[in-house]
Amino acid sequence: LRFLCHVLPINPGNSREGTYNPFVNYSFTGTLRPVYPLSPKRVVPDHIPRPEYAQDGAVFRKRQMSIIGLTYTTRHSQKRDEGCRPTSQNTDQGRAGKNEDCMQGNSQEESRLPLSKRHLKIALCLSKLGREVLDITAAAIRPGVTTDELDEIAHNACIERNAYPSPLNYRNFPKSICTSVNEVICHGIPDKRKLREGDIINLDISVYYDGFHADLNETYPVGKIDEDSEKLIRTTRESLDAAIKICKPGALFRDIGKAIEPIARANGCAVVRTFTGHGVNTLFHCPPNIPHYAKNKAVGTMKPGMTFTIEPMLNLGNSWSDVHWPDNWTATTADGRRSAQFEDTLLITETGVEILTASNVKV
Ligand SMILES: COc1cccc(Cn2ccc3cc(C(=O)NO)cnc32)c1
Ligand SMILES: [Co+2]
Ligand SMILES: [Co+2]
Ligand SMILES: [Co+2]
Repeated sequence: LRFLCHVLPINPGNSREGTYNPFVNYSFTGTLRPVYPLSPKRVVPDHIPRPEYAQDGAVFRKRQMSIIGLTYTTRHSQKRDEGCRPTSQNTDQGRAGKNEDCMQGNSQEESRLPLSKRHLKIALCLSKLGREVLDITAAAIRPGVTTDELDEIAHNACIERNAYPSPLNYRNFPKSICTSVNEVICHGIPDKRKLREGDIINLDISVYYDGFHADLNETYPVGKIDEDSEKLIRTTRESLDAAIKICKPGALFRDIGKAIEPIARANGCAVVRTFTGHGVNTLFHCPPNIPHYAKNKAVGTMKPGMTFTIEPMLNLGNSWSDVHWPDNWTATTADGRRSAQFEDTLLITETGVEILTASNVKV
């Protein structure tokens, strides 16, 4: 994801100095409106290991060490259980010895860990956990539910699994998941808006457990939706599937967009360019940057042991442009038309690709 170097986000609508509303005089591109005040910041119990930014929000700090040389401090409380469902006594006090930064590094090595058997097991287990949290939260989607209630469900599902919700406090993000409704492309903030019949909503879930992150998202209908929205969701899903199909050792990151864009255009959709897929492992975001549009300049080839996301965002129509709300987080389409996204965390194996965050529900 290419970070826009924002000033720290304004406290949306409920700053300490009374109610400051950053949306005064803002001209929205679509019909969606934020509904404030946001609920109080959610707490993660102390016993749950958390990324370094959980305290002070990841700011743009200098890269402290190469990830290959990363000192990874864990204190094994006891032998890890075989299952994927961690219980509190098995939890490692894992914490990477480096901070997130704005991905200034351009080494392709960053996203490639020598995935030891243990690391691979963590990645597999953690990704299943992330999928569980997404499915549990998605099951609560219906008209009348607020996005803040979905945030609470996801937050609680994370801590019940001894996982930290990666977005919470990441670059000072105020909530535990991103909920992106209708014309919101990504990074929507859960608030008090009730979902309506006919909306579409993307739930973007990222979890941190035992020193690693996993990141996935899906876009869902709220009740009955119109044909254009059905086509948008179907096309976005199809474009991610096509991109995953080309992943294997030696494949070029720059070819991902070649798989995605033709499918988008053939179905009257445009590929968002501002936000990319990214390396994910002990860091929530690290190289490679993976554009979803064709004819891009992405560097690097896929190698066994690399873990990264592909997360295409498609807009209905022919405009790929995005504009940010003055909350400094929410990205919406410039023309107010709807946008959809799907994301998986992938592992390049010796022979191909493993979809770590795959759903086991075959549709
Ligand atoms: C500073 O600039 C920004 C702008 C928006 C958001 C954020 C921080 N952030 C918070 C949640 C989140 C999720 C992803 C993600 O990869 N989803 O697939 C990326 N960034 C995220 C920072
Ligand atoms: Co994203
Ligand atoms: Co995500
Ligand atoms: Co992501």
